[in-house]
Amino acid sequence: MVDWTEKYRPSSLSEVRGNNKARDALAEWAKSWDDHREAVVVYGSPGIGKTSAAHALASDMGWETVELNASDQRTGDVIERFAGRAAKNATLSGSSTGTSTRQLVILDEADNIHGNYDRGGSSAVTKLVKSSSQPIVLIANEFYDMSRGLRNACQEIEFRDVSARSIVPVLRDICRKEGLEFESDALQAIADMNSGDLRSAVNDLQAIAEGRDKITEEDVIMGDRDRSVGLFEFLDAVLKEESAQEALYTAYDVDETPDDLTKWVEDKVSLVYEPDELARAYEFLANADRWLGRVRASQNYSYWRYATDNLAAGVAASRDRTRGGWTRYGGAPYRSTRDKTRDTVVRKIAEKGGFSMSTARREVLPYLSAVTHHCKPRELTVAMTAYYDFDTSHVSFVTGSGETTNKVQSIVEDAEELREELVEEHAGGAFAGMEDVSIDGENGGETDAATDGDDDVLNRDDESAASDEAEASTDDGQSGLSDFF
Ligand SMILES: Nc1ncnc2c1ncn2[C@@H]1O[C@H](COP(=O)(O)OP(=O)(O)OP(=O)(O)O)[C@@H](O)[C@H]1O
Repeated sequence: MVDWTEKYRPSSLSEVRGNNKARDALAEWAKSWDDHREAVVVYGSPGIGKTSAAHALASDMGWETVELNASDQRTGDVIERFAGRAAKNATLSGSSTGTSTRQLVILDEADNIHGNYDRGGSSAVTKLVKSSSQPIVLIANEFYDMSRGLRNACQEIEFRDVSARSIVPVLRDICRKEGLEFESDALQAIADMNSGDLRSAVNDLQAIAEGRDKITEEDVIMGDRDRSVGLFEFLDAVLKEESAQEALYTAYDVDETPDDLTKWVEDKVSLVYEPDELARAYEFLANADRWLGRVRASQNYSYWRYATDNLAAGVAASRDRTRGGWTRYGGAPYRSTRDKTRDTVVRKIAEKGGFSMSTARREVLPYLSAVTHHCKPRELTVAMTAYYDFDTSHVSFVTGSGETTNKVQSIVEDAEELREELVEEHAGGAFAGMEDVSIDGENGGETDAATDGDDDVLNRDDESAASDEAEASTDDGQSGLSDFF
């Protein structure tokens, strides 16, 4: 299934609809960047084309792009590396100001830099924004959720919700390109239903069009079906049976909040999926979690639909095949104990790797879960357990294996031995250094790595990690998880 929002993402600023003034201001900012050298914040609701506009701008200007998450602590290093590369390119081309050598840095989630482990993150980004040798576009939903220092350091451009009047022609174009007949009222109804959010309008159009040559107003209205679905039926739909699109519809029919649905899917997915599928699914669950975080922070419940997209359609799309049979899903996720365990696990990962809590939770933990699924390979699971000093509940949580099984108990015992061996080996003070070891070529924190179950990231050598400039990997040359083998 090709996602139409990707397929029809604007490739030039002229294709970005409904925000002409903002669009022109952005083009002007880029053209005059050499004169002012300021970063710009592009802010507004989700799904109205902010990120697309930034990419389209780069394409219009002939600039490369690098997209990073502002709340990620390693962002600064990555930007500096890109900046260095750009400067080098400029020297090679004999031009120090040539616009073709620019790299547009797109910093997503600029309004989301907070949390204990991100303390100071905002001032770090502010510093970066002030000193960067490359143009930076910060993307935010809420301008005033950004620190004052950061706001003051940037120019600002507001993107407004896209009016239904501007949404209809986008939908019409897509229908024509897809060879899909339509009633004008159907497109109008979709535009009206999505109040300003062009991305969700395109998503709805694609969902309604599936399996049809023509869409009518009735199809759109009937799309809002009134059917109640039980949780196990929903889990079967997402984890075993239905296409991404159908799973999404089913999710809409369950009488539970996306928060609860995410917990259920997160809790049960490892009972059904193979490691590769699991790695992909966890990435979507991490996205769902991110949207739920935004709902909590902003109380804007319109973000729920993006959580649902991820937890239902995304997780279903992560499957390699459909499955039949009956699965013993067990009871409701034990949130209180599980949450506590998860928090401890995440904290250990964050402390060890020097990540923010959110990076540890969204990116490193899913990756570890995928590579040690059901404690396989065992050696790696022991190494992980030793490295993070996990106990049986932690190992059970990360690997999806039962806490009281002999397997988990013996892994924790072996890990204990491994740690002791290492203490002996490093006797004479070296053990102190182990306290702040980090994973070599810290790819565990990268979304890319998290999806790539085949890549033996934990063993990657420094050189390959360092040469991969598109990744936010940092290597401080210290010992790491691979030392535990
Ligand atoms: N103004 C627009 N013009 C054309 N297409 C748009 C526009 N806004 C959104 N879209 C469609 O929606 C998709 C998502 O848009 P985009 O990611 O740029 O939104 P955003 O405002 O950056 O959202 P978020 O805050 O969630 O990152 C695009 O790929 C495109 O298909």
